[in-house]
Amino acid sequence: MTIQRVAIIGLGLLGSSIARAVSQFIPEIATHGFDADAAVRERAEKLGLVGTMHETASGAVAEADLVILCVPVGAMASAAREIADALPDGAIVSDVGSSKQSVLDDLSAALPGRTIIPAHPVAGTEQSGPDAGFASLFGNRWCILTPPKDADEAAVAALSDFWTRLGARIEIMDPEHHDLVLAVTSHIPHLIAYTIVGTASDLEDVTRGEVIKYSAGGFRDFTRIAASDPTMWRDVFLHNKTAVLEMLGRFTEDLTALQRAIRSGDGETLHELFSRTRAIRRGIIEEGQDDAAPDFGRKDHGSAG
Ligand SMILES: NC(=O)c1ccc[n+]([C@@H]2O[C@H](COP(=O)([O-])OP(=O)(O)OC[C@H]3O[C@@H](n4cnc5c(N)ncnc54)[C@H](O)[C@@H]3O)[C@@H](O)[C@H]2O)c1
Ligand SMILES: O=C(O)C(=O)C[C@]1(C(=O)O)C=C[C@@H](O)C=C1
Repeated sequence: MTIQRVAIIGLGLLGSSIARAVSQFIPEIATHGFDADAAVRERAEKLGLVGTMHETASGAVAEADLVILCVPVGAMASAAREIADALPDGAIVSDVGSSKQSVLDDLSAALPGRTIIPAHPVAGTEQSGPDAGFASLFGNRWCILTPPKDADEAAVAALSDFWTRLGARIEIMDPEHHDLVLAVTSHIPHLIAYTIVGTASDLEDVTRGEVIKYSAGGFRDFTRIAASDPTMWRDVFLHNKTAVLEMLGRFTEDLTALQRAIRSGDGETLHELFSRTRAIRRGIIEEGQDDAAPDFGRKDHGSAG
């Protein structure tokens, strides 16, 4: 099947990046857009993000062969219900949500009998909104598809082709496995960043000014991550609860072991762990997954500005 018209629901960082990437890399595909926030619709119109802006979600999807829901994971169910009656037969419904099992469950409940293929482009920044997006966001990044077991193979192939043309590398995964992997590689790192920045700002003897003044190194990197969108991340933790709590249990045990090593002066344990983690970082760079790797001229969002 050939995708000719894509409807993008939600025109923030992810939705506006898809819109920009489609017009740059696959201009033959017509773009239709909608956002629940009137101010975002107005801004998207000014930026010329999509070929046609709509005042309703049902208007945006009415002629689409691919619909991509680019809303927080807690809003997937209501966004899906809004398009249910207007969705053309055979249209693929996908999304970009950061957790996948809850999205598959929500979309399947709201859109019974429809072609649902959830997806997660593992690419983003700490920014949000229609001005924050850019066409090269997905270049050389993974896009993980989590189709249901009985998914239409032609639809999976069409969606894979769409993301490949935006520059992404495709991986197919079971949604439960996705949620476990991303809990470790993305969700818990965000939780740690939110915690450490919150802890530092709560310390009575460290003024806010000092936190900013002395945050030149590692802490500065944490402040970038901790500046990420509160609504998006609240929803991720509430919708990937099981995997996050499981991984958080493992993490807490490891943290306690390190605490013990520091207290007892066990330098060998500390050195062994730090050597192992250094090798992992080097492996990531060799794999070409680091921000320094060439990737469609991606904007540098690697450090706090
Ligand atoms: N930010 C990232 O780094 C990143 C990366 C990959 C995936 N994601 C996922 O992408 C999705 C969107 O995130 P974002 O960073 O683009 O957020 P964003 O805040 O920049 O944009 C979300 C947009 O959705 C709109 N919206 C909310 N509910 C809606 C509804 N029912 N109908 C229509 N529009 C609605 C909001 O008005 C907003 O403009 C989330 O599910 C997030 O988990 C984010
Ligand atoms: O680089 C960042 O700022 C991100 O947080 C991007 C990031 C990630 O954790 O890697 C955040 C959430 C997404 O679902 C995918 C990508």
